[in-house]
Amino acid sequence: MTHKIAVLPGDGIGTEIVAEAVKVLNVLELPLEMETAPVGGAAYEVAGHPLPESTLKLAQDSDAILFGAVGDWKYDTLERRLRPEQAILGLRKALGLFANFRPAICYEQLVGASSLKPELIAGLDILIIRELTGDIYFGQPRGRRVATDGHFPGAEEAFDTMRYSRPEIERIAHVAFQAARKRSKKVTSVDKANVLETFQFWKDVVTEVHQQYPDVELEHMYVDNAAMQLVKAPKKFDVLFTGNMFGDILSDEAAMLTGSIGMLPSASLNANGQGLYEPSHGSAPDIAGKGVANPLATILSAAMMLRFSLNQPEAADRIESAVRAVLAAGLRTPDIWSEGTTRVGTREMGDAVVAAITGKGITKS
Ligand SMILES: NC(=O)c1ccc[n+]([C@@H]2O[C@H](COP(=O)([O-])OP(=O)(O)OC[C@H]3O[C@@H](n4cnc5c(N)ncnc54)[C@H](O)[C@@H]3O)[C@@H](O)[C@H]2O)c1
Ligand SMILES: CC(C)[C@H](C(=O)O)[C@@H](O)C(=O)O
Ligand SMILES: [Mg+2]
Repeated sequence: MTHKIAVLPGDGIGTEIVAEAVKVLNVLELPLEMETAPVGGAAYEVAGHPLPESTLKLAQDSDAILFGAVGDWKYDTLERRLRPEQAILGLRKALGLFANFRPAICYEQLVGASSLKPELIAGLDILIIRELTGDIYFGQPRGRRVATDGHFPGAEEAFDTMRYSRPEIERIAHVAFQAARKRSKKVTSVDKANVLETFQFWKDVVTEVHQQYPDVELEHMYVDNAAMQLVKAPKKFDVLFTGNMFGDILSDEAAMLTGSIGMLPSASLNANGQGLYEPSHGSAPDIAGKGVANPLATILSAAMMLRFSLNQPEAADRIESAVRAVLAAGLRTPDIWSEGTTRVGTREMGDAVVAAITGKGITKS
């Protein structure tokens, strides 16, 4: 059966890193039909909207979506609905991609690339599960107005709404407990129940759902403490599960435990197993076009796509083994480079993964 993949490279380094992931997928010679469409700022330029109807339809009609990144500072003054970031938010919402998996794994060879002490991160393998379609990201109402109360009545103010419904919390809690069953059966639910009603409710509902998973250990932790514990003793976590905004922040923090944000892949799934696969990082305008971005998070996201949406676990294993092999061979993009290793660019890194898959040998240039 041929699988249809929507390839949405987006902006900045998005095009560079997705090209490498596509190269890696092509070499596997699987029955994949890949179709590319513009998204983000690139789509705004050609179609006047960051998520044109045709791109959304392609995504909806595909078995999986391979996404690069969107955004550029030059669009920051556009009205919000036209900003590139609305494309990824719109896709998550339209496709119901509520379950976001961000595995933070510290590959043995990159222990020295992290800003943390090697002993804190050696062997690290944690899974962040982030709720992706609720919370303050999507809560209504939001906007700007003149305050009628508060500290400065009559002053201009802006507001967003943090909200979660019971079913939204229940379904992501099930995802977290079920994921934990396949790992070390430990979930840390991260909240801010000491201050926010939304997250007291989160904690209450998670505790209720937990009754159905007596074999899984549940711990609750406040988000400020979790941010601290992630750098103090990250290996104490196994499945770290939280809401949309806390998950956004904590996953970037966790990325540095792996050596670089360029190493953190992600999968965003809906209730039908359809998924969007993207690196956890953004379009990195500061390095875009220079050929130095690390493509491994995107290549590893393609492996997650093969495993989660396309039922091709062996092909996923081949990609992940190839990534380990190129790291073992000492190849490093600048973000993970350290003394004694070989600095390569985006394309050379992709070529090396391809070479490791085909068994042609990894060449250092
Ligand atoms: N899902 C997405 O599309 C997504 C995610 C995050 C940010 N963004 C957008 O990206 C733009 C830039 O945001 P930002 O700078 O805050 O975050 P960013 O993740 O793009 O970059 C943060 C830092 O990490 C570096 N970096 C990121 N990915 C890298 C890689 N693969 N290899 C090497 N270095 C890498 C960048 O050079 C930069 O110094 C903004 O418009 C933001 O909204 C998009
Ligand atoms: C670009 C932005 C909307 C997005 C988010 O905040 O979810 C990004 O930071 C991410 O982590 O995927
Ligand atoms: Mg983010």
